[in-house]
Amino acid sequence: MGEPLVELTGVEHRYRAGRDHVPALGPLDLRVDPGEFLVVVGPSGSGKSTLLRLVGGFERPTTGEARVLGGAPVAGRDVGTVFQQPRLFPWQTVGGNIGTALRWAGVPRADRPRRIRDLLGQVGLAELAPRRTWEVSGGQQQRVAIARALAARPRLLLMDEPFAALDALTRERLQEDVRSLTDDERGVVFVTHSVDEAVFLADRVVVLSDRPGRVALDLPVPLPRSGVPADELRGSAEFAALRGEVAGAVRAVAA
Ligand SMILES: Nc1ncnc2c1ncn2[C@@H]1O[C@H](COP(=O)(O)OP(=O)(O)OP(=O)(O)O)[C@@H](O)[C@H]1O
Repeated sequence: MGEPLVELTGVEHRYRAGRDHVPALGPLDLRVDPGEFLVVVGPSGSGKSTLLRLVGGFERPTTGEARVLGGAPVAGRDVGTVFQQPRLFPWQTVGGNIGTALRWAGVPRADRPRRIRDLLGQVGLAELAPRRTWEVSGGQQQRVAIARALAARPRLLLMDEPFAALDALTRERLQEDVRSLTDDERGVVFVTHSVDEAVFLADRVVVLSDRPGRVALDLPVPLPRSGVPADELRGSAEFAALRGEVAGAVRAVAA
C-alpha cells in the first residue's frame, strides 16, 4: 500500500478567540492512502474546513501530529486546493490563470502552452483558453480552478465544498469529472454537506461529530468507479443503502 498520503495522529485543534479557546476538531486519527477518494461530511461547524487546513499546512494542530506525504505539511507546497469560490485572477485569461500556476510550479516557459492545453482538456475546457474569466460560466470557472490545482501534479488534492455554489445539473456533471481524479498514486480529500455527493464520489466517507469534530463513522463505499453510467449508479439499491447509512449517521450527530 505504501506510505500514507495523510496521517493524523491524536490531532486536536482549538482556535483562540480573545481569552478563550474554541475547540474545533478532535481528538482524531485519520489516514488517507494513495488512490483513495475520501469524503468528509458533518454538521456545520464540526471542523471539516479545519481538517483541510491542517492537512494543507495552513494551520498546525494544537496537539497531536499531522503528516502529509511523510512529513509536516507545508502550505502551498505539497497539495492542490480547490475552494467553494474559484478565486481566479480576473485580469488574466483562462489559459493565463493556468500558466501562472505552472510558473509557480516551476514548469519551464516553453512547456507551458502544451501543459495549459492538456490541463484544460482534462476538465473539458480546451477551447476556452483565450477567454477572460468573467466570460465563462460559474461551473466553467470552477473547472478552471480544478485545472489550476492540478497544475503542479499534486499527489493530494483538497477540495472544500467546491460545488456548493453551482446549480444541480452543473454540480452533477462536475461530480462525474472529479470522480476520475484519483489514480494509484494520487488521493483526494473532499468536504461536502451533501450526502448524495459524498456517496457518489467517495471510496470512503468519514462523518464528523458535532463540534469538536471526531470520527463518528468511517465507511468504505464499495461502488464501481467506472463502467457504470452515473444515473444508473445513483439509482441503484446499493447507492440508496449507503446513502441511508451516511444520512443516518449525520442525523445522529446533529441531533
Ligand atoms: N479562525 C477562527 N477563529 C475562531 N474560531 C474559528 C475559526 N475558524 C473556525 N472557527 C470555529 O471552529 C469551528 C469549526 O469550524 P470549521 O470552519 O472547520 O467548520 P466546518 O465544519 O467546515 O463548518 P461549515 O460546514 O459551516 O463550513 C466552528 O465552531 C468555527 O466557528
